Amino acid sequence: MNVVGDVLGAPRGAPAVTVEVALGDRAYPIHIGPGLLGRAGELVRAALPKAGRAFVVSDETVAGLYLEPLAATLEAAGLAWTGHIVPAGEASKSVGRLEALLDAMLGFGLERGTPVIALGGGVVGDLAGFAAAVALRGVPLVQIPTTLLSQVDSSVGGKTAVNSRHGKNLIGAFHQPRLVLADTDTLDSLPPRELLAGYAETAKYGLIGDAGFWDWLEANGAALLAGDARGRAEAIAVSCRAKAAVVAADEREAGQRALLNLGHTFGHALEAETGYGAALLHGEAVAIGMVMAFDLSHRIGLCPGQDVARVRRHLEAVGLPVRPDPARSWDIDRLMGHMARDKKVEDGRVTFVVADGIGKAHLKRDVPAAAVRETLAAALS
Ligand SMILES: NC(=O)c1ccc[n+]([C@@H]2O[C@H](COP(=O)([O-])OP(=O)(O)OC[C@H]3O[C@@H](n4cnc5c(N)ncnc54)[C@H](O)[C@@H]3O)[C@@H](O)[C@H]2O)c1
Ligand SMILES: O=C(O)C(=O)C[C@@H](O)[C@H](O)[C@H](O)COP(=O)(O)O
Ligand SMILES: [Zn+2]
Repeated sequence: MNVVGDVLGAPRGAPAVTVEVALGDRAYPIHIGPGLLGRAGELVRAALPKAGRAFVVSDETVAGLYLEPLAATLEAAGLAWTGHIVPAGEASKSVGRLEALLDAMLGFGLERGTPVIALGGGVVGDLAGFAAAVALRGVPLVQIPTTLLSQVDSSVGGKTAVNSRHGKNLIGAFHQPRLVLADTDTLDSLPPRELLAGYAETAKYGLIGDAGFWDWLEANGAALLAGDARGRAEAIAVSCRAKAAVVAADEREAGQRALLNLGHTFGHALEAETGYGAALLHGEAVAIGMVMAFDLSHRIGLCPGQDVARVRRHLEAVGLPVRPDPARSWDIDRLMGHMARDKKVEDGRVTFVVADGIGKAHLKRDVPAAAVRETLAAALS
């Protein structure tokens, strides 16, 4: 298991753990730990010594909680700043919001060296990240993730995007941050449902390639969700190490990075059907999608049934949904239609992330459509 001794062994209130994303001259640190928001100004200055100003993007909820402390530390470090606030929620990952954001950035007089600081969850990170990728053909990006999901996943690796009516994240760019600050204290204000959604993406790393981490989550996940700060820092560090290694090896998803998409082909189809809203959060869709991916793997003779049961049991036990809401009406043809627009489609065929068991995920082309339909039908029955 990849669990980090430096978190486990450290005394309470220990300083941040740093995980490096090894991308040569674009390498960057992910600092993880309590109290980091209060050090943001100093750390942004250290990462971007020439910056004199910063453009902060946040959402209404997060800005109400954390914009003031961020502003104070930026000002103390001599950084002038302005803010742009979007409504909370997935609907802000839209071309309309992007246009308004770019307009505000250019109106601010953004220069090539002016960092965009994304303060919030994955929605703010993806939207602000994409704006940073295209404004002036690219300005520096700093991610200050405030949800579990964004601390374990979306703030790392450089995928940025907005949604299109044709599908999820279809308009975007790869644009790596220069610095990630995951202040674990910010998770204390996160609603339990959002914490759980982030737990799904955390559990993903165990299912993909680290059976020991999955075992650890089975033993410690409930405590982590209930508020165990050390457990959270532990899980975030393990997740970031796993993601950093994948991204360093395959930054632009030529191959193995697609493993990070475990459960997403199903999950994105469910999100599209529910209109990218509060009815189904991204992490919830991923939880259901991972159970479906394991079930599919079993149906095509790869994964033992007991591993499928184990995945379903643990995700359900912590409180995540493991099947699409039976109160809604779902249409298998429509779901198959969404899946056909997945970014992993090649020559009209979807490459699926499947698994030989827990911690043994791999990519598979030519999965029979009948098995995919059977998986959907079983989940919807
Ligand atoms: N780029 C990537 O690699 C990547 C990876 C995974 C997910 N994503 C994307 O991330 C998005 C989901 O991100 P998310 O789950 O963080 O959702 P989110 O950004 O919508 O945040 C969830 C909710 O929590 C609120 N919130 C955020 N931080 C808070 C805090 N500390 N205290 C109280 N409330 C807080 C937000 O206002 C929002 O209402 C999806 O669009 C998904 O596609 C991207
Ligand atoms: O970083 C990656 O690579 C991922 O696939 C992480 C996913 O959790 C994330 O939801 C990502 O935005 C999905 O990307 P997409 O290319 O399938 O839109
Ligand atoms: Zn995801």
